[in-house]
Amino acid sequence: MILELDCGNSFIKWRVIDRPGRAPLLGGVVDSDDELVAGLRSAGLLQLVSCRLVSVRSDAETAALVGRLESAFAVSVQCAMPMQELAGVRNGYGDYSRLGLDRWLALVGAYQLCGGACVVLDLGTAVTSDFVSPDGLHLGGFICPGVPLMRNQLRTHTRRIRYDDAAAQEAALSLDPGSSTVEAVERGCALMLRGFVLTQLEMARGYWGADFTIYLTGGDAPLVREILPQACHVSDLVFVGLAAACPLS
Ligand SMILES: Nc1ncnc2c1ncn2[C@@H]1O[C@H](COP(=O)(O)OP(=O)(O)O)[C@@H](O)[C@H]1O
Ligand SMILES: CC(C)(COP(=O)(O)O)[C@@H](O)C(=O)NCCC(=O)O
Ligand SMILES: [K+]
Repeated sequence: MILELDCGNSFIKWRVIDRPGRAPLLGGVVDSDDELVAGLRSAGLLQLVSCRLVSVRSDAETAALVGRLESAFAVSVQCAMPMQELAGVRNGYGDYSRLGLDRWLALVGAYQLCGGACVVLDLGTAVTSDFVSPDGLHLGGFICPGVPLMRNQLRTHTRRIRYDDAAAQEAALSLDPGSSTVEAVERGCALMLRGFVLTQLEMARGYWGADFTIYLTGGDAPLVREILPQACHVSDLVFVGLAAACPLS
């Protein structure tokens, strides 16, 4: 069995496959190394033959997690590394090593799936977009705060924006102008996200007309699914790229 991990800034996404290309046998989302190891132990994952991971965490945090996995499961862990080119895609950053590895693997995965021009929208802690041309050139992308970050910055840096999660959920049911603080903030952040996403769509149309695919991924992808009905929602897009970056020998 093969353990795959995507370590984002908020959560670690994990899954277990028995062979490359097969549907996952198990998977989950956890928010700490401890929870991950406990979850894997309780799932009875004792015969792991290999493990591959991608992390956008610090080198020290990533090394600590690798050490824990290697000692807990007697498995060697392969980590995705920055690359200038992979699976027909060329990294578009001036310094390729600075491009977030989750973004890189998601856009490589997207290009593998569609073999043509694409835009990848990853809605996690940060919201990112990346553009890949029909011949596999990464044109670059954008990074902005995800909705929880936007909301929490307002809560933290103002004195009178205070409300609880239950009120937030209710406020998000409409996008009419807010008539309370919670509605004004929740709907304002939702509209910022929509505006960003629709701008990406316009940009892609400017490059390629109608000839491109939009991929949506990340924990908050459902927030924009309705305004992007044509998008392909691939929650494991990073894992598609991870398989290319870390082939099993
Ligand atoms: N079951 C879930 N577990 C964790 N986060 C979730 C879940 N469902 C939706 N989310 C949302 O997903 C976001 C995190 O997305 P994710 O892609 O895991 O981020 P990152 O890669 O930055 O860790 C959170 O902001 C949260 O709003
Ligand atoms: C942009 C990101 C913070 C997104 O992280 P995530 O929301 O997936 O946790 C991450 O890809 C990152 O740290 N990138 C390095 C900077 C860059 O891509 O230019
Ligand atoms: K992201």
